[in-house]
Amino acid sequence: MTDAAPVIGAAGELLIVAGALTDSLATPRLLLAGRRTEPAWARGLWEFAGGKVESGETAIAGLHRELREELGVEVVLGDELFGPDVSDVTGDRVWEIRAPGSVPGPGAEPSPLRFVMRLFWCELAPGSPQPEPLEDHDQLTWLEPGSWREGVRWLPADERIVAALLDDAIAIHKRGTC
Ligand SMILES: Nc1nc2c([nH]c(=O)n2[C@H]2C[C@H](O)[C@@H](COP(=O)(O)OP(=O)(O)OP(=O)(O)O)O2)c(=O)[nH]1
Repeated sequence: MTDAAPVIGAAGELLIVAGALTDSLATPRLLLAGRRTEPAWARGLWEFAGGKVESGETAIAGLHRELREELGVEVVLGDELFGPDVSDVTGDRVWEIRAPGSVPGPGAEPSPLRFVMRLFWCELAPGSPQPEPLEDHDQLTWLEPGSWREGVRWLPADERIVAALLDDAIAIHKRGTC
């Protein structure tokens, strides 16, 4: 979160980037989730650390900045978890997290913008500090195997993303043992 303006594409689309921070890109076992402090509709729900890409910034640069600001970490990026939706601006495969005019949760305002997310696997870079809830979260947790989906109450839009991430983690493990 900074004062710079987020990028709103001509199609009225806002891009969010987020990190699926795990203990190991090669054999992911743990998944980091952060508990949001605001806005009111999202308070107490859990999410991937990340945020809005700012004007003049690439998605990757935005992701490194958000993870530094929110968690105080440096990361090595892994693969992107492509979503089933398509960006109206870039044509990238994304995760739609809010359709224009929809409300994400009780008490939330409708937004004329479409919110789409790009999510990347990542692990701590050598020498990085451990994550801390510096901004936007009041608690962090490393979810153990078997508790990625049910271990916390995710933001509504994240539920299908976590399910896909888990499938991907299982596929990564299988590839590693074949
Ligand atoms: N960071 C993040 N945002 C998510 C996730 N799932 C989800 O629906 N969202 C929504 C919540 C917000 O409406 C929006 C992201 O905005 P944000 O508040 O994190 O962005 P930001 O850090 O740049 O902060 P700000 O400019 O709003 O102050 O996307 C997720 O897993 N991570």
